[in-house]
Amino acid sequence: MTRLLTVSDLAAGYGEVDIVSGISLHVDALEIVTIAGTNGSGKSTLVKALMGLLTRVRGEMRLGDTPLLGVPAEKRIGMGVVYVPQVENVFPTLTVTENLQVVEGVTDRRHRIEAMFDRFPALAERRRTRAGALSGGERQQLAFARALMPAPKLMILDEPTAALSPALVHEVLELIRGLPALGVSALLVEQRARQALAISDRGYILDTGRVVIHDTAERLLADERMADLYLGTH
Ligand SMILES: Nc1ncnc2c1ncn2[C@@H]1O[C@H](COP(=O)(O)OP(=O)(O)OP(=O)(O)O)[C@@H](O)[C@H]1O
Repeated sequence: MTRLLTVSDLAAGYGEVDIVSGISLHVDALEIVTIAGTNGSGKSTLVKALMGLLTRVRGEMRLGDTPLLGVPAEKRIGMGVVYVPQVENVFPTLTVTENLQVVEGVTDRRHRIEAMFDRFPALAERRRTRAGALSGGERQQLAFARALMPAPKLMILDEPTAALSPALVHEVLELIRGLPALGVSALLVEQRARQALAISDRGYILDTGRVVIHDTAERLLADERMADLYLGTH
């Protein structure tokens, strides 16, 4: 198994305060990993730290053998780490094709756009449609296609199913489940922990800024006491 992302003893926060600390985790090539936890446990803070969006970060973070700490967010994309924001992940006034054309850090753009249309045939059919006029499912596909344009190794998703209808939640989880087949690993932070773990290989549970449990997704879902404590009802 090839180790892709390695995080060791990471602490991160805002101003003078650490929100998460002592965080050690990893993502292997072609793995799907979920970070779950109660409200306010520090999930979003951890994602921001991983994407280079916080100034208060200490510890170790590597992509393969390359240190990530101190590398600006936009440079991490070029290194193969992309981030899918929860909302505002497409430009509604641009067409589908234009949304793919404006992604930065892409080499061989025409070939990549055709690869995205091969992967998402519904988008190919609507390539001249403005993103704002797409169905919810098509818009999510476009957000994924945009994230896949730079041919990333790792996709980080911050609560990808928040604010979606139940039908769309299923569609988005299926898109994530399909990432390893495209050569991409996924690290997702999720409130819907049970559903996210159901498509994951492994999971980490955060509580008040620390990893309290990590295990295979299968064992986390099977542990009733832990599931009652941390996985909620979704
Ligand atoms: N910009 C900020 N400045 C200062 N403190 C912040 C900031 N953003 C979040 N926090 C604090 O960090 C703590 C953890 O928040 P965070 O959003 O990381 O948790 P979370 O697990 O993602 O929560 P949720 O599931 O509700 O989104 C909270 O106490 C919050 O008040």
